[in-house]
Amino acid sequence: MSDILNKILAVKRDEVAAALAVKPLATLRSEAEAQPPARDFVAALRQKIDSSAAEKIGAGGTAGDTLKDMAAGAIRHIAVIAEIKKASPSKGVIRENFQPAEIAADYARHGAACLSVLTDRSFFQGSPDYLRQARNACTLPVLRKDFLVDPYQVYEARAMGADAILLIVAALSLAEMQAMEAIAQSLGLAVLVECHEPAELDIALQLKTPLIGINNRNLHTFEVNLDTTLSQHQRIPSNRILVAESGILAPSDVAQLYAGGVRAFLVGEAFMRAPSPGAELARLFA
Ligand SMILES: O=P(O)(O)OC[C@@H](O)[C@@H](O)c1c[nH]c2ccccc12
Repeated sequence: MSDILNKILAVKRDEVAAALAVKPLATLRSEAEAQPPARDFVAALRQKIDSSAAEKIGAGGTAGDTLKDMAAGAIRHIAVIAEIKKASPSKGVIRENFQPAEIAADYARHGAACLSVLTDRSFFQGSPDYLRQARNACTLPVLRKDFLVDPYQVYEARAMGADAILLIVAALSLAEMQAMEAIAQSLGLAVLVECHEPAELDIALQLKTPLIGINNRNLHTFEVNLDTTLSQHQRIPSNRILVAESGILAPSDVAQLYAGGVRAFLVGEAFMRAPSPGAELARLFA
């Protein structure tokens, strides 16, 4: 099988070279630094995971509301990062009627903790404009979902309004990730570091970020297996947040991962194929 990840990374390097020729790093950096402050991605996740009856009352809810919520099963210690993705290299076009602002508002109404928006054009039919539209339509923190190969793209992420970036261990050296993490930190961006196999997790844990993603999809072959998360999750220290990524399609998948201790989930395709992505979020995590 041709290695899709390497193909994508080669295109990304070309994109960075082309972008640099149009906009020098210093200009981009000023744009990034001129943005209003980022929304707190990590806090948004923690708030959902830690939500409890007591905290809810403390936050201004009433005991009656809280009991009602509990009875309805609405108080669960789960944080969902809801993805906005038109297409993928493995599935082709996933959603024809693609309105990022509407989808973002729908996700927010149905309790998403954060958003993830694909900004890659060549393989996922994404766009920085989609990220801006989604973020303007709600108050949720937004992850720029793309393949970062160069510090330039970290500034680019903040300049387009992103609140978090993804660093993929399979795509970068530890030194590269540490450099990009430091820039992200200086800009107020959260970092989700994504790994797939145990050796990659060892590397991911050397970063400072609390957000450790385990991708159930192998980016070299596209094979998906939820055991990828379940078999590694006990290796994540309790001060980190494990995010289970990809291939979560049915309530039984959520139940299995939740029973295994997973509290944060990144879901795209299952939501994108539904008429109301937000309603599907509520259904999948009910
Ligand atoms: O659509 P899914 O199977 O629910 O997966 C979402 C997300 O995990 C997936 O889009 C993803 C995970 N890591 C990535 C890296 C790049 C692009 C996309 C991804």
